[in-house]
Amino acid sequence: MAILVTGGAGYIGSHIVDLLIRKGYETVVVDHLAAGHRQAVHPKAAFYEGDIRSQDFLNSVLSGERIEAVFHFAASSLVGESMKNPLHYYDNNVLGSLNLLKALDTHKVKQLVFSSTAAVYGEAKSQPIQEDAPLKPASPYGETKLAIERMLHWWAQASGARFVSLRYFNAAGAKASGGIGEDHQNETHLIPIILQAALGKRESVSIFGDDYPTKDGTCIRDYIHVEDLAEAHLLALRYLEAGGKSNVFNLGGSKGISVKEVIETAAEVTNRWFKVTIAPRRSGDPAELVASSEKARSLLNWQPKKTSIRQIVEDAWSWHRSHPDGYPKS
Ligand SMILES: NC(=O)c1ccc[n+]([C@@H]2O[C@H](COP(=O)([O-])OP(=O)(O)OC[C@H]3O[C@@H](n4cnc5c(N)ncnc54)[C@H](O)[C@@H]3O)[C@@H](O)[C@H]2O)c1
Ligand SMILES: O=c1ccn([C@@H]2O[C@H](COP(=O)(O)OP(=O)(O)O[C@H]3O[C@H](CO)[C@@H](O)[C@H](O)[C@H]3O)[C@@H](O)[C@H]2O)c(=O)[nH]1
Repeated sequence: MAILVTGGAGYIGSHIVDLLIRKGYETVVVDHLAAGHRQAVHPKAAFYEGDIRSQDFLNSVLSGERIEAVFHFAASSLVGESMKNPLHYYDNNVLGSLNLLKALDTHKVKQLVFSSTAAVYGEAKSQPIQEDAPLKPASPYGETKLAIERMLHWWAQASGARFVSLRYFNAAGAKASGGIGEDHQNETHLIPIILQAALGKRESVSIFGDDYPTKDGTCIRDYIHVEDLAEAHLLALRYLEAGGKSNVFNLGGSKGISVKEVIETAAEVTNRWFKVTIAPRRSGDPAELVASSEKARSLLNWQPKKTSIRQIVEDAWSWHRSHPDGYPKS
């Protein structure tokens, strides 16, 4: 039996595939490569290039492979982009997930781990955020992820399937021993943007707003190392394999770091000068998102190891320095 990973050629998915293979799981990746990279997929994984919005594509993959569980990463995932093009987010995320669930029903696959997000909370009233906090997304991206969580709930109830929804906070870093890392076209994420500026590949870093009601006026986020995220996925799979009921978990390092603090850390780690400017706020950005991950710690026995922002930036820096242009273009 194998594990299906949708979006396994992407940043986070490729780290989970790498871990699954190292743990001896047979792994099948589907990805249409619009945002992912063929070179990011572990050579021991079976790879099928295609779009999860195509029922024929999914049926052909699921007919040929014996799948016991799915990690569902394939999605569009940028808050700012979703504010400008909300319908694309409904199309790719909601329609893609609906299509996937239909195919899983046809092929009687009953365990799924979903990549949800802190963006389902919007502007939370208190921090750190627990899983039972009000769900009020501030962007179409967050809305689509919440819609998928609700769809999973009703799907599981009707079909007898079980799922774990993992609400990640800000994924960052790269596999410490190298080979895979973050390479998004038209990068919008803070840490890679800073490191590209440190490499001289960008003129400057813009801070999107320094007038938020936070300690230094810049947005606060909770950065979580991608290798710790990968461990949490493995634990979620084992939880489902052991008969665990459908559940939702936050995954974060539980430390609030401001945009200015990330920039300062990156300047220390890289020991390079880069220009920083203040720009207007980016629409859809909540002021602060910090996780309470107590539930994942106690029910999944998750123990994130690389929780300092310095270590996260160091691992990201070694990837960016060794791959200044990202994955080789073939
Ligand atoms: N990066 C973060 O900080 C973060 C935080 C919370 C949640 N998430 C979620 O984690 C998941 C992975 O994020 P990421 O940063 O690795 O993004 P990514 O863009 O690097 O990876 C997504 C992958 O899915 C593929 N994909 C997208 N739509 C597809 C489709 N219709 N059919 C087939 N493949 C498709 C892309 O080609 C890409 O390889 C996403 O669901 C995202 O919403 C990410
Ligand atoms: O050039 C930049 C880029 C970002 N930021 C700020 O840095 C913070 C982090 O931004 P970014 O790295 O783009 O991440 P988020 O918008 O917080 O979203 C990420 O984290 C979410 C969970 O919190 C996930 O759901 C999303 O998929 C993922 O992109 C935000 O306050 C941004 O306003 C800047 O100031 N300048």
